[in-house]
Amino acid sequence: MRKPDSKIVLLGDMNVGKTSLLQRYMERRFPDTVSTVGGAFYLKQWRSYNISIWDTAGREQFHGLGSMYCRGAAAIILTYDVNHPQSLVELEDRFLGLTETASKDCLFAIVGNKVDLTEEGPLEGQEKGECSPDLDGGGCVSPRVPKQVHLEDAVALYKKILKYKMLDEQDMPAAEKMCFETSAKTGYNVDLLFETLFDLVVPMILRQRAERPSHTVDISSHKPPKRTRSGCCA
Ligand SMILES: Nc1nc2c(ncn2[C@@H]2O[C@H](COP(=O)(O)OP(=O)(O)OP(=O)(O)O)[C@@H](O)[C@H]2O)c(=O)[nH]1
Ligand SMILES: [Mg+2]
Repeated sequence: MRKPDSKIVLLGDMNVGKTSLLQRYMERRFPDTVSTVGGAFYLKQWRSYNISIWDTAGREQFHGLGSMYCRGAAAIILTYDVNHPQSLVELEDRFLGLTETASKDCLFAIVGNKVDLTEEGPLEGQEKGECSPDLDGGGCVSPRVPKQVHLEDAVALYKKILKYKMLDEQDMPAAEKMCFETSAKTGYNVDLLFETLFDLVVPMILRQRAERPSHTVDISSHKPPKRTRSGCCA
């Protein structure tokens, strides 16, 4: 297996839908999930680059592993559930600290998942993505409730993160581009989320390659050392 050119990590509280988002994107379905233990990754080829996407466990007991998974990450997807305000609070309180090990120019996306359960969520048929009753198990119809966390709250968190990381807003993608509302169940905005990040990560790969010292030796310009006679009889 080729070494990945870049790494993206999903972080967020348990049950927000990290595994479901990744499976929706990679496998185009919404299967039943079990709470993640440790972490797992998929390898995605995007143009000629290999990008690893890491799914992590949101359960408190695995918290210590988070910063290990974030090591060297080019982008981090901070995921919350639009119906659970505490899951947004946890991103700042519990997960942001894990991103210290990420790449210095790491990108952040803030993702509010399960928008299909809200009154404001797009109606079926308006959504970009599949909604297959066969694979959902429960069909597409869910009782809809008012949304508990609004996109502006995610935008505010994004701006706060840039400040906390001492990143200049001018140098980073705009909050409106990096805050998403998604549904892993219907597929709404899931491709947009991952593919926006892939497109942003590619220039980072190219930049890293250009900065990396070359290990190749140009043999045409390599002069052998002058031979000097030495030894006891010289
Ligand atoms: N209605 C709805 N349910 C979802 C959505 N995404 C995930 N779920 C459900 O939410 C539950 C948790 O989803 P997971 O993907 O396992 O959550 P997770 O964030 O990976 O959780 P941990 O692995 O414990 O950290 C499952 O029952 C999913 O079917 C969504 O977009 N809409
Ligand atoms: Mg999971």
